[in-house]
Order: sequence, then structure tokens, then C-alpha cells
Amino acid sequence: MATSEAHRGSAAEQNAAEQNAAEQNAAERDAAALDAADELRALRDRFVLDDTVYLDGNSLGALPRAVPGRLADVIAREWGELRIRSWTESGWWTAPERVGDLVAPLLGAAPGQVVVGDSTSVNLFKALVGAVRLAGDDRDEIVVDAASFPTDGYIAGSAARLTGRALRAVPAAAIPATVGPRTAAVLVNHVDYRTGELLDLPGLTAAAHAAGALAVWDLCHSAGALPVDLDRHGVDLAVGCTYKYLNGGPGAPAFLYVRAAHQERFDSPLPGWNAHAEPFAMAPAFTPADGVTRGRVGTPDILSLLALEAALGVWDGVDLAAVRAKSLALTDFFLDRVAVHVRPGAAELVTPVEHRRRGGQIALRCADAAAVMDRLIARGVVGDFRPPDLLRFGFAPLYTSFADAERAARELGRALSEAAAHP
Ligand SMILES: Cc1ncc(COP(=O)(O)O)c(C=O)c1O
Ligand SMILES: Nc1ccccc1C(=O)C[C@H](N)C(=O)O
Repeated sequence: MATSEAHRGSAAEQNAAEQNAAEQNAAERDAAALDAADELRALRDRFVLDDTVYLDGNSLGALPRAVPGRLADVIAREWGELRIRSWTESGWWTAPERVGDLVAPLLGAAPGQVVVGDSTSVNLFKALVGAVRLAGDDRDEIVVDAASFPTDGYIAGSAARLTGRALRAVPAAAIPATVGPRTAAVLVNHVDYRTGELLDLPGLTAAAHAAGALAVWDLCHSAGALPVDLDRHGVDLAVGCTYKYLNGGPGAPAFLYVRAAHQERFDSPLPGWNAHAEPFAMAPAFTPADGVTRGRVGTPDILSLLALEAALGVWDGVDLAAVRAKSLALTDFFLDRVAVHVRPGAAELVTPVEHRRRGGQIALRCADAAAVMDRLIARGVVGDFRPPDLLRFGFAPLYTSFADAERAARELGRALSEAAAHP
């Protein structure tokens, strides 16, 4: 009897294993079919990738193939041979505006409104103090989304102290009810770096405007991940980094958008000589340059800036609506596969399911998230951990495949089971 029960047990196990294998094959076929139908799939070849499933492009984008050769040329020829002549002959001096105009279409901005340079943090400072000055003296508070990336809150705090304004940090949902006749500027992150929630840029911008305030947006997690349409929605000022979905490389310079209508009155709190109308006149008095150039500060970081310029070549001929459609399809597929591979209760989804509220990443909450992510990375799937308990998975649509999403979900299920078995 014991033998026949053991026999029945192993037959049931074998059955389950066969069913799992069949389900797995079907999932891999589904992923392959989705990849075959993906109109962006050829773009993956524009990047240097390996066998790793790389889902951290929302922190550091992958390396575009065109960058190493271009950077080698900048170093050997433009710097090594032309030296100082390159400021004019190689177009170094005007690169911040030129590269800004390459970023602009990805933000839904007409030319002449985006300049590239400095870090996001520095540009946040310029944008916020600039916004307060544009708003005028009778407005004495800055409103900030309390869930912002920390640097936004820190810089807003300093901008408030320096300009003598109060800082009010409130949840994004409370912004429309918070803004009023005292509000100078509102600072919001377009996509929450933790939860991946996409905030309502048109609605919150309109709410700020209805109160007579300026809307300042941090686009770090949306630029290159989805259409932004700054011009169409009347955004006043915006900033964002270029090392995530724009693949500019570690520490790549950030961008600053100043709406054309505000440029004449935009008064930067960091008016370095590069922001001067005639920098080479080296005049003792400051006269701001026309246009978005007045958002510049000092000498641009040429190597990083030109690496970014080369990296932006991957966007040639790419339709942002197709990027967004693929991003949503990838994250939907990943969630479907997580439901299959992850034991119920082992991880909780914190990213909104609705498309209109989702950016380009998925975040899951689980116990021992840091250790789970370490296990997952050891299994060849790179996401990241954000304290206290989040696993983040960024799906950069230009180089992430549906097969990657399937493998990531499968390995996640294993990493979670392993972590539960060996706490
Ligand atoms: C929303 C947001 N703002 C700002 C930053 C960073 O700013 P910085 O480029 O100055 O490091 C990040 C990520 O690093 C971010 O996610
Ligand atoms: N710039 C970095 C440098 C080193 C490590 C991470 C970053 C990030 O960009 C973090 C990102 N902003 C985040 O949303 O977590």
C-alpha cells in the first residue's frame, strides 16, 4: 500500500511537472510571438547588451553602440588634435543648446526651449528659484509633492529659504486643493521613482495655473519612457536627467526646459558667464543671453555632453507613441507572468494597474527585498532595491524584450521562494 501511494504521489508530481513545462513552453512561445510582432525590436541592436536581463534602465540606461567610437573621436581628434579650436570648429560651445534641441522633441517641446548641462539637482534649483521670481513678490509659498525624489525636496527647501518663501510638502493628490493665491510654484515628479505611478501632468499643471502659480515638473522617470507634451500642456519649467531612459551615460548632464513665453523674464539664480549675452566680452556687468541660453551656468561638461549627443542618435525615426505602447505591453506581460510565477502573497504590486497611472517601471513590495534583489541579480536579472521594501523593475522599451519580461518573472518567483526558504 505504501508503495502504491508513493507511486500515486510521484505520478501526480510528474503530472504537475509536465503541466508546468507545457505552461512554460506556451509562455515562451507567447513572448517570442510578441517579440516577433514588436515594431521596435530592431532597436535593441543599437545597444551593447549581454545575456543579463537588464531592468535597471530607469537608473542607468544601457550603452548605445554609437557612443564609444564617437567619444574616442572627440578625445583623440577634437581634444587631442584641434585642442582649443574645438570650442568653435567642433561646435563645443553651442553643444548645450544643440543637444537640448535633440532632447526637445522627446519632451514635446519646440526648439529653443531646452538646454543641457549641470545635474538635475542644479537645474531644479534654477527652475524653482526662477519660477518664484517669475511668480512675483506677493506669492510666498512653494508647494512640493511630498513623495518626490529626495533631491527635489531638499532643493525646494533651500530655494524656499533663499527666496523667503514657505515650503509646503503635500501628497500629489492634495495639490489642487492646496494651491491658492499664495502659491508661487508647484514642483511635481512626473513618475514616482518608487511606485512608478504616473501623475496627471495636464491636470496638475492646469490646477497650478488656475491658482496663478507656475508648474515645475521633474521628468527624470518619464523622459524617453513616454510622451510628455510640455508645450501642449502649458508646463512652465521642467528638468530631468539623461542617464536613465535617454541612455546618456553615468552622470550625463541634465536638461532644463524654460517655456518660450517665460524666457525673457527668466532670471536664473546661477547666472554664470555662459549665461551672458556676450560671454567673451568678459564684461563686469551681467546681461542675460536671449532664450534658453540664460539657463546655462559655466563651462559645459563636453565629454559627457557629446556622449549624450551620440546616445540620442538611437531615437532617430522612433515614434514615442510606439515606445509608450510597447512599454505598457511589456509591463502588462510582466505582471501576467508574475501572477503565474510568484506565489500568492509573496510580493505585492505597488504600481497602479491602470495604464493612465503607470510609468515605465513596475515596483513590488516584499519581505527582505534587498536580499531578494541580490538573489535575483545572481540569477541574471538586474533590477534594483529601494528602501524600505521595494523591488523596482525598469522596462526601457528600446532594448527590453518580452522574452526578458518572461525570464525576469520566472527568476523572480525562484528568488522569492529561495529567500523564503533561507531567510
Ligand atoms: C526624480 C529624480 N530627480 C532627480 C534625480 C537625481 O538628480 P541628479 O541628476 O542631480 O543626481 C533622480 C535620480 O537620481 C530622480 O529620480
Ligand atoms: N543617479 C544615480 C547614481 C547612482 C545610482 C543611482 C542613481 C539614480 O539615478 C537613482 C534614481 N534616480 C532612482 O530613481 O532611484
